[in-house]
Amino acid sequence: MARQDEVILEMKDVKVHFHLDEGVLKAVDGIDLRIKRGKTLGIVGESGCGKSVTSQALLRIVPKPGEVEGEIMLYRSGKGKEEGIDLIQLDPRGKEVRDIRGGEIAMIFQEPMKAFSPIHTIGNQIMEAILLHATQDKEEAYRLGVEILRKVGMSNPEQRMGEYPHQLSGGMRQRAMIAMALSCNPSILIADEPTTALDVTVQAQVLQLINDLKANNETSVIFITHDLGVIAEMSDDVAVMYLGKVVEYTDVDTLFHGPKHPYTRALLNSIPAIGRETKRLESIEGTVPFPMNLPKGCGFYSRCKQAVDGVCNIADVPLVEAAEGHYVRCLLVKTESTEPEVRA
Ligand SMILES: Nc1ncnc2c1ncn2[C@@H]1O[C@H](COP(=O)(O)OP(=O)(O)OP(=O)(O)O)[C@@H](O)[C@H]1O
Repeated sequence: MARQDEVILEMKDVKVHFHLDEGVLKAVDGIDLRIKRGKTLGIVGESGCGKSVTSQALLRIVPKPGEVEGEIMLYRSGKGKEEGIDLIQLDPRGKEVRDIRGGEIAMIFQEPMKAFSPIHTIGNQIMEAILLHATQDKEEAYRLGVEILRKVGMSNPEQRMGEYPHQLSGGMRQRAMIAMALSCNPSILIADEPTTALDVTVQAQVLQLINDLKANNETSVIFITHDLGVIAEMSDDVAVMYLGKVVEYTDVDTLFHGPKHPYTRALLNSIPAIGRETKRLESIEGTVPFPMNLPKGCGFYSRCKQAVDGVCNIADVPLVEAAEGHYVRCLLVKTESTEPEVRA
């Protein structure tokens, strides 16, 4: 992880807890992440590990009874770190958050129909976003709308402006949603499983489109997926999540070639890799525990083949910089600078 990279968003010890009748559900339980200008942070993990709730926290759209704690610092372009604002301190329904959401930070979802209203044309919806964030002038908004549809590779953009979401194919709808997200030139784009519902060819086109936009506009991308292949293709840095916590965080090459956390290693062993010596694929035994009333210690303890009784299940495990820019949450991992607390 290059130290000179400009950090534009930083999450510090962010927690999202849902206070339910049955107890406290710790969907996100103290994560620290950094988003760099023009780079993609991939967030990967099994279903239920808190990926989507993390992005909801960033946009301040966590539904009730969720409560968000910690710090989410947004650093405005060209300004020093000191001039950042903490999104958690803002009123989630206030003007400032609404301006940031869909303006500086935009989101694309797995299912584009969620992002569009079925009763308004694509053009009206894109123009509405532009009028809200970029210009007051309707003609200008129309022109920008057509331009952005062209940019995301829509054929006949003028015609598309007058069409309704259901008239577009799945891939075109995805492009239209990306166009809407990009219409205000966001500095951060959150993509939550944006291609899962698409067939492979269209999936490749949409991923390429996101990469082109990132390269051309210096947009930072937070790419959320459970698919390690997509992570490898899209990310500069990767955060591996397990049970509401980041368990490993480093650059993509280090993650794939020198993973340290037993969970990351198990995830990598469970996918077929082209060019890797064929060895038996292993699935991770057991299931992710439900994030409520959890026992003390490492969240992966119950499924970890290396776990040591009396060590890993005693106290909560901190995220430690095991090597420069390589953060791991495991007591059995040796750090380069200090002696390990325990050897595996
Ligand atoms: N509105 C809510 N109320 C209560 N619990 C919730 C709510 N939203 C999410 N959760 C819980 O928070 C945990 C994390 O959910 P989240 O959707 O972030 O997981 P995920 O990693 O994105 O999973 P997937 O890959 O299946 O989308 C889960 O246990 C989920 O049941």
